[in-house]
Amino acid sequence: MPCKQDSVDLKSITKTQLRPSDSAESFGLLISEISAQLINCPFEKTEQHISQALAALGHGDRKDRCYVFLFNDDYSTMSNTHEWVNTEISAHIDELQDVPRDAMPWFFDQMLQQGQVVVSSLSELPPAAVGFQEELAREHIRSMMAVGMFLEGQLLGFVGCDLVNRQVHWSDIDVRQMRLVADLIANTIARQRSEAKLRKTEAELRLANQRLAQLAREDGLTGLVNRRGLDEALRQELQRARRNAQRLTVFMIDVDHFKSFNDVSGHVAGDQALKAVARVFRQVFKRSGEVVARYGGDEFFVVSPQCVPSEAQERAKKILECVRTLKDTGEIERPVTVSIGIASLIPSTEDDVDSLLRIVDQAVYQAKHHGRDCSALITV
Ligand SMILES: Nc1nc2c(ncn2[C@@H]2O[C@H](COP(=O)(O)OP(=O)(O)OP(=O)(O)O)[C@@H](O)[C@H]2O)c(=O)[nH]1
Repeated sequence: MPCKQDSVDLKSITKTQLRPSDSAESFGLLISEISAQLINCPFEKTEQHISQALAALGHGDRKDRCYVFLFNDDYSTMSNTHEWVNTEISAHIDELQDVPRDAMPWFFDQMLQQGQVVVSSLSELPPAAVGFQEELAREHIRSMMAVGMFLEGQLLGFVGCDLVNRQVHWSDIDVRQMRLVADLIANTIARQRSEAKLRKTEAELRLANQRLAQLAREDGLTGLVNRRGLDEALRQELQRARRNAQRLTVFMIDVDHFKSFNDVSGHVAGDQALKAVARVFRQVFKRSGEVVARYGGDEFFVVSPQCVPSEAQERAKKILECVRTLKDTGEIERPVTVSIGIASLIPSTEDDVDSLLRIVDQAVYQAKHHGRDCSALITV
């Protein structure tokens, strides 16, 4: 392909008239080599294999430059995606990106209408191709051929070659042979595209599944882990604590007199209050491994591995303080308080999720009994 920004020192290249391919037999061998490069090449190596196939075409069929171009979706530009150049021939790939149609109108029209551009001699080009002819001449390209790559009838781009400072009369066989190479490369690109599409769909599905799994564990109102997620977390953390003989601390937090909050302020304001207290819990319990969950209604749980009792009480105090100030910060319309039960234990083989929940429920009951807006700790 001609390039508008380059010129080559071609003194060393002999100006002989060459037939690029010697025989059908040698081309047969060449095609086997190219097919071997392309058929079943792994997705990750497609680009490399197309380049190697062009190199095989260039060497085997004695070209000076072989290339692949792809059109954009509306055929307004084309880009050189792969290029092989012979020794002492300059590469053009970097300059031939997003080449607009109006830079090479005759070439674009010819390719879109005929599916190929075959130039054995510059003198045979029609007057309409004058710009194209000048570019070829400037690059010392005396013969060139570009053959369309079609997929299900749609033109993707083309495979082509240049002869620099030498000329050949392309025969029908030459064009057919180039078409074979174009078909092989087109099929490889199609395979790569459908594999890329498949991988993209797979990645989207994986993400959607992750999101679904996440949603199945998420409380719709507060965004905290829901009861199902809490059950899983409790089971896992209990097992881990038992295995490693480590402490496990569980907080149960219940909003005080929430029924009357709802009755006075309405359900919507009640929802706002639940969201606001959930935000407080999330801010206080954000160590790695801690799970903050809404069990249901106005009941929340926090699973906190390795939190020692004194620390647990400090953190409960912080929760109580922050919830008390929610009205002052304007996050809720009436003051609320919470009661906190804390169960902290190094679990034995007898302890299971139910017994743990019983202990923490007992602790909340104690906090409510002590007048609410306070915490109670049970250690085992
Ligand atoms: N706004 C709102 N209210 C809820 C939601 N889920 C449960 N509730 C209400 O939460 C209230 C819980 O009240 P109770 O369990 O009777 O306890 P309480 O009034 O908080 O009293 P104590 O726990 O004894 O302090 C009930 O009135 C439920 O209708 C919710 O998603 N949004």
